[in-house]
Amino acid sequence: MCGAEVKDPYVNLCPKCGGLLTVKMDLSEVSEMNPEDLRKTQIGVWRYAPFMPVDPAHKVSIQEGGTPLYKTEALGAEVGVPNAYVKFEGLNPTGSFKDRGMTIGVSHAKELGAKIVGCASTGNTSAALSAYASKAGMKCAVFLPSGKVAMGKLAQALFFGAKVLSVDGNFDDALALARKMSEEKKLYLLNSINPYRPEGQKSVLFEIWDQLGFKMPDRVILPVGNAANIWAVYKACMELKEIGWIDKIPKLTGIQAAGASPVAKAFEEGAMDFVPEGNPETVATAIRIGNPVSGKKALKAIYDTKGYATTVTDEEIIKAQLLLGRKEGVCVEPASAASVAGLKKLREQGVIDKDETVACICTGNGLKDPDTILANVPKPIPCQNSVKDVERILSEN
Ligand SMILES: Cc1ncc(COP(=O)(O)O)c(C=O)c1O
Ligand SMILES: N[C@@H](CCOP(=O)(O)O)C(=O)O
Repeated sequence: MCGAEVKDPYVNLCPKCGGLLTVKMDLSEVSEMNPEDLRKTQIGVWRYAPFMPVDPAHKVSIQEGGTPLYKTEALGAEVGVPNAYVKFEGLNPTGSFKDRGMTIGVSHAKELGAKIVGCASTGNTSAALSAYASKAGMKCAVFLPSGKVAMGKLAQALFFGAKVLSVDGNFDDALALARKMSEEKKLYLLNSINPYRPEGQKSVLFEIWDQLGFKMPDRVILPVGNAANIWAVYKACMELKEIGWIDKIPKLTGIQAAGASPVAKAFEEGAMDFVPEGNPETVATAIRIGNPVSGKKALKAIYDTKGYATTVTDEEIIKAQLLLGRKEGVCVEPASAASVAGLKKLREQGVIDKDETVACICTGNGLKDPDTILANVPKPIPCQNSVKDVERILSEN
């Protein structure tokens, strides 16, 4: 963040320092308001419009945000953190937090008069962009790593009518291709490298604070892949602090899968930047990312808030996913379960205190990846068409 100003909307990196761009919000108007004033509008991303850099006149919305913040008592008892909450982002219109970024990103694209939008994706970003592009009447191209996208997410992009390009390579390769197209101005890129996307994603933190009665939790835990979401949450905290609405900043805690963990490794080494990983691998396909675009910003968010970063294994992820299902009736995708796996691990290690109030952001819906669920639950039980056979089955453990 060297302070240079960039006007060309197709430029996503600073021509002066090469860093990612950030939207500098003018918060003078909102600083005249009270938090209660926000509640005159329905909960959701657009409740926080004064913190968003888009004129609501250009709004492209499918009623994103306003997701539940569950007090997860059974889960909390299991992991030894009684004040554990789950913010269930799987209940967004396309089933993930990406809708928060896309309502702002696509509204901005509309403001600019963009005709073709595009993104690279591990699945959720493409599902969200395809839906919002369809709502906005824009052409959409999504670049997906061939054979590496969960079935539900692939179905969504195809269903919403995007041009789905199956790219030979991993997510990082697909993103490089999408960026090339954007640099040549052949499409308007809506990956989180576009600074308008994290602006919408700030809203998840505003909602947590709002749902806790305008109070901040001690800690927010979230899975980290391309790393923009943790940055967005950090930016939201900083903006609330800037206008004097909060004093306390939650400790931002990023969880990565052990097989795709450049940010967590950098944190363990106390480094300010990360080393990209060539062959990321994890069951949590959404965070199978070796060269996170916002990795450096994520590290800043973690260090500045006295937060933490760690890794969890695929086994821990699947266990946490099942725990949420069996204790709380919440079905999240593997990447989202990483936050709960991280809560459990960090409590066991004593990094998280039992008295902390912790909000785990569970970023996406489990139904997006039914294959992983079916691989980890028992098979249906064959049953004869008789009461006796049902009784036999129910009497078994
Ligand atoms: C379900 C899910 N969780 C977590 C992430 C990680 O978010 P970020 O890339 O902003 O770190 C993603 C996508 O990257 C995702 O799709
Ligand atoms: N998990 C993401 C990866 C793309 O990240 P983004 O931050 O550029 O949206 C996805 O769902 O595709």
